[in-house]
This record gives sequence, structure tokens and C-alpha cells, in this order.
Amino acid sequence: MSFLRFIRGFANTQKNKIEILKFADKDGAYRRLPSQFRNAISREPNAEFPPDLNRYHLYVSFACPWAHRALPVSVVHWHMDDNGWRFPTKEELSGLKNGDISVGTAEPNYGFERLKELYFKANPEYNGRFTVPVLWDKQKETIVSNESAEIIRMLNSEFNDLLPADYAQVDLYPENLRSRIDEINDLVYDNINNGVYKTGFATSQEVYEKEVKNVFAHLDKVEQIFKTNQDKNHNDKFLTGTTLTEADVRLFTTIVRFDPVYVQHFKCNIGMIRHQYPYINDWLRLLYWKIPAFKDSTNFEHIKKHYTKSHKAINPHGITPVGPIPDIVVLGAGGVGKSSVTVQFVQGVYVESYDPTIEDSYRKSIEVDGRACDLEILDTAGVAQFTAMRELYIKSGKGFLLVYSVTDENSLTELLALREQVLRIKDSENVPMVLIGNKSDLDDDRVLSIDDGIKVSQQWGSVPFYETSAMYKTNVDEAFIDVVRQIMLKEAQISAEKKQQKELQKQQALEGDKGAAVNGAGIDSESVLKRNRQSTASKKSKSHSKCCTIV
Ligand SMILES: Nc1nc2c(ncn2[C@@H]2O[C@H](COP(=O)(O)OP(=O)(O)OP(=O)(O)O)[C@@H](O)[C@H]2O)c(=O)[nH]1
Repeated sequence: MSFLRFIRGFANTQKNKIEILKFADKDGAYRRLPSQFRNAISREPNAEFPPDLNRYHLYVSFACPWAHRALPVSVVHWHMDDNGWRFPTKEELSGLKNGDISVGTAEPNYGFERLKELYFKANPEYNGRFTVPVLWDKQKETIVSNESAEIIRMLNSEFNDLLPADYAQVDLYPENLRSRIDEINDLVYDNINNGVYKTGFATSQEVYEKEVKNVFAHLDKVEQIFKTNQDKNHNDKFLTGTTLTEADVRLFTTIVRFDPVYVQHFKCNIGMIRHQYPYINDWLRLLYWKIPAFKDSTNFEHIKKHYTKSHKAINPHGITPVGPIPDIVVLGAGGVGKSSVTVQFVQGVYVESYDPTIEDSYRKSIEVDGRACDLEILDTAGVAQFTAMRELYIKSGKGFLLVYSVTDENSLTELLALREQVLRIKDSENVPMVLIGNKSDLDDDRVLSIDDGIKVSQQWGSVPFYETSAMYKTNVDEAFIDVVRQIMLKEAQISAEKKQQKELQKQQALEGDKGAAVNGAGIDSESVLKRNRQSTASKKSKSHSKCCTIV
């Protein structure tokens, strides 16, 4: 490509400038433009793009649900600005360990800084959007396709002759299921995959309301598909039955982003997957936890940051929300029983099977000391991959359940660092907290005694300690109620202190006015605060107020 052609192409695109961050048309509706590169890799003789090892390169974003359908090879940075997707800068990449792609990867073929440079290399006159995925032909130096639905099909079938048999036999678009897959894809594409965008990018109330209702009407339909399948046969967990297909892949990329992003960022907030759609939620967890490719290609950090920090029209200050704001945060190593304890407290059932948590929030209304409390409880992930989110939860949480398992010594050791983290983030030694030694029913496997727990509780300044069994619901309610009481007490103290400070200021102002200094015999703020605490505590114990708003 000559420099002149490049300049001409660039000038052309400036003339018909596409505003990358402006989405809706004049009538307030968002219309997705068709992808422009629509060639195909094909095993047919004399195909323009024959399958070949090492000839093609795939550019994707962890954030983009369209790129997420295909296998990542080069990953752009999560941030998109007026010039579209970019690759991470040298500074962003420096200091990262080999194989760490948390900020994306450098552009390996030309050292480009921007994805759009690939588009102009393929066609200097290109005037469309610069989207991912991009399937690049290194030999012809052009884009084969930037249409995710077509790329996924090419990858599914056209390289089979070159792949080891166990990979080649994976077929996401099997002949006997094609019509059902196409039918589901039609329903999901326009109404769910693209439906969330049409909702989020709408610029009129009327269009927004129409689109958001449409998204949820179709989630209801998908929920029904799963339910009907499983009513027929318990093992029919996928959209078309017992087989994982392309239809599942295409739905997954939207559903995994739904609760963390689309609910608030695209205002798809009629409901959440985890609360309103039990069948879809089970399917999501099955894919994420049991089929490594789904988890390995999902990066929640890229997903959350991309949307919230790239769409200026929707979120001008680029603030990434923390929420939902939990009151009680359940922390601890993987597999100690955090979910089991939480579900036992909230729903009164015991979860037998181990299904590692991504992050689940629960609501429960209880009465503590005659006061009604609405609790938001966050069951966090013990798995290291999600610990980056922990800081955020700790910041917003009011009380903490620190859980270890009496069958696992390391899980107690891990809590020491977790408690330090809580105190550091809260910048206080006075944080509502309980220590829980779970699985107390497993006498034969126990490696930690009650005394081990008591010792740690004493080292922590007599933090209340409970040995629990989620299985038998032993001490579960007691532990939660204890932390709620501590939260209530702390809130009462804080509001009393505030009130007292105000009174002090008033009094000082008054005395200042009088011009009289009260030396020594006057008010000692510490003793006043102490007195006040005592009186608040005694008032509180008499109080039978019907509502304590913890949220
Ligand atoms: N015997 C017994 N087993 C338990 C108890 N609590 C949890 N389990 C089992 O321990 C396993 C892990 O429990 P989870 O509640 O999923 O553990 P978690 O801490 O939430 O795990 P992550 O999601 O990985 O952080 C499951 O198989 C549970 O059935 C208990 O009190 N007694």
C-alpha cells in the first residue's frame, strides 16, 4: 500500500467521518451496520482463502461480545476512545509477566497502535466501523472477515483437516441440529445479543422502553426453552438439548455480561439473570465452570471497564459502578463453604454439589432485636481469579463473615491476610466481623480444633467466633445475626458521634459568641462521646423501632 493511497483513504474516512462513539440514529434507535469484510476461509479447491496453519490471525477484545464468540489470539485493550479500539501501550505492557494479557497484547504483525490501522491496510478507502473480531490473512495482508457469526463457522469446520482428531471432532454446528440452531440464533441475535445494545444506545424514552421490554420478553422465551428441555430430559442442559452448540456460544457472550454490565449500563434492569432466570443461570454456571474455554475467554475486568469507560454518551465521567452494595460480605478461601453457609441462611437449604462462585448476591429480610432489617449479602469467590474485585466489595461492605473450613489448615491461614486487607481498606480496627469455622460436622476430616479458632479470635481482639455446619444449619443464623447486631451498634455509635459533634460545635460557637473561654472545667469531647455512647446503647436496647434501614 502506498503512503498516498493511505492518506487518500484516511482523508475519505475523515470526510464521511463515522462517529465511533455516537450510536443512535435521529429517531433515537440504534441500528447495527452490517460488517463489510465477508470473505470466507474454505476447504473448497481453489478457494481464495484456503485453510493453513499460521497463515491467519484473529484480533479480538475480551470486552466485546461479538469478538468473544471466537478464539482469542491478539487482544486489544479494553478502552475504546474516539479513534476506536487500541492495543496496549509500551508503558501498559512493561513490567507484566510473560503470558499476562490483563491489559491486552501488543499488535504482533505490524506493531500497530490502533485496530483501525489494520482496516486501512486492508482497504485504504474503508469507511465503516472498526470492529472486532478481525480475521486477518498474513499472506495476502488483508481482512478475510470481520463478521463474528461467519468466523465462528469457519473455525468450526474449515481447519478440521489440519487439526488433531479430538479437536476436529468438536462440531458446534452439527448437521442434525442446524435448523434448530438457526431458529434459536434468529431469536437470540436480534432480541438479546443486539437487543441489549438497542436498549442501551436508545436516545428516546419510547424506543428504550420498547427495546428493554423486548429483551426481557425474549429472555423469558429462552428460559422456557431450557425448562422445556429439562422437563423432557434432566440432562438436556443446552439450548438444543444434550449437545453444546454454536447457539450456546452466541447466547453465552451476552448472558455472562448481563448482570455485571447490561443491567445498569444499558438500563436492562427489569430483572437480573441470577434472580429471575434460574434455568439460564444454571446453564451459565455450567458453561463457565465446567467448560474451560468459556472461563478462559471471559475477563470481567475488561468487560466492566470497557463499557463503563468507553461509552461517553451513556456514562460521561467513566465511573465504573461498584454495586450492588452489599451490607454483609462473606469472605474466605475456595471451597470452605461460603456459598453453602449463605444459601443456608438465606434460603434454608443445603447445597450439596460444589459449584465455585463467580459472585452472588442475596437479599433477606430478618428481624433482629425487634427491628426489621433488609440485608444484601454478597457471597464472594474464593478463587484467585476474582480477587481483584475484592477491594471494591470490602470498601462498600458494612460487616464481614470470615470463613475457614475446620478440615483445611490453609484456609485459616488465608484468613489472616484477608482480615488485614479488610482493616487496611476500612482504615479501622473496629469493623463488624465474625470468624466462622465451617464444616464442623466432618469430625473424621477435622484438622483444626475449636481451640485453634478461639486462639485466632483472641488474637483478633475477641472477634466473635462460631463453629458452623452449613450441612446441619448449626450456628449459621447465629453468626449472621451477630454481624447484623454489630453493624447496628456501629451505625448507632456513628450517628451518636455525629450528633454529639454538632452539639459541641454549636456550644463552642455559643461560647465564642459570649467571648468566654471555658478552661478545664468545660467540655471534654472524649468523655462526652463516651457518655453519649452509653446513653445511645441504653436507648437502643429499649428501642422497638420497626425499621432499621441498613441498606
Ligand atoms: N460436610 C459439609 N460439607 C460442606 C459444608 N459446607 C459446605 N460443604 C461442601 O463443601 C463444598 C464447597 O462448598 P461451597 O459453599 O461451594 O464453598 P465456597 O466457599 O462457596 O467455594 P467458592 O465458591 O469456590 O469460593 C460443597 O461440596 C459443599 O457441599 C458443611 O458445613 N459440611
